[in-house]
Amino acid sequence: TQTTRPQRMLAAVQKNATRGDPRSVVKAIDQFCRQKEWAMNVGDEKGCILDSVVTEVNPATVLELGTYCGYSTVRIASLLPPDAKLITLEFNPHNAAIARQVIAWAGLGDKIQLVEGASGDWIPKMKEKFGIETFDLVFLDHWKDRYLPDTKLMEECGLLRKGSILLADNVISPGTPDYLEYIRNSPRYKSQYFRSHLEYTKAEDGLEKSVFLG
Ligand SMILES: CNc1ncnc2c1ncn2[C@@H]1O[C@H](/C=C/CNC(=O)c2cc(-c3ccc(F)cc3)cc(O)c2O)[C@@H](O)[C@H]1O
Ligand SMILES: [Mg+2]
Repeated sequence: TQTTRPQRMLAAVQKNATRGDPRSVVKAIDQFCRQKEWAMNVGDEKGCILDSVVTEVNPATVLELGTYCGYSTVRIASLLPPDAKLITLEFNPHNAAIARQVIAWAGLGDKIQLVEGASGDWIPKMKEKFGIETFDLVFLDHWKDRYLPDTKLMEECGLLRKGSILLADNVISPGTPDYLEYIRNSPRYKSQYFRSHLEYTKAEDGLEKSVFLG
């Protein structure tokens, strides 16, 4: 029977990456996407920008919206300090199942909590379910028309503190116009655009980094 792209991506990780070595998992996925099949991981070029932001913020608490196969989850978690926690939300059960195996292969299971469910349902439960006060870093990479409503929801739920960083993928391709308009014009954020390319292509894309001012 026919396999899915996430299943083929996981097979490439299990074939080419070393268990317990997150960077080899990242490399194996990037190689798969460049040589075999394109997939919507943040990728190696934007991934370097992501790495530099994670390293700069050195977050104790991270929220990722849209796990997909766990590429950016592994990339972020591999750079976190010892007691840091990364919560990643994924509502597609098949993608979640693949991501769990990618995360396990990387040996990062104790740093990452993958929650199978929708951001809209789980953002309001972060405090009661996970004892999270606020997030130091949020990586937005789920449905592009959900970036803005979920950002407003995080504000309303008090999950952002003065200095919290939002990092949004795909603000050019596919694009998140309503989010960009809001975040760049709101007096509550200071934003910066990091120009790059759509993963594994020459098309323009970039990451928008925004600091919540409280
Ligand atoms: C709405 N709340 C949600 N809560 C939990 N998980 C959610 C979710 N929305 C979506 N998801 C999950 O995130 C993932 C979705 C990601 C959406 N990403 C994109 O559409 C995307 C698309 C492109 C893309 C760019 C150009 C192009 F020609 C074709 C595709 C590039 C990217 O980097 C992307 O991130 C899936 O695994 C989905 O099940
Ligand atoms: Mg993306």
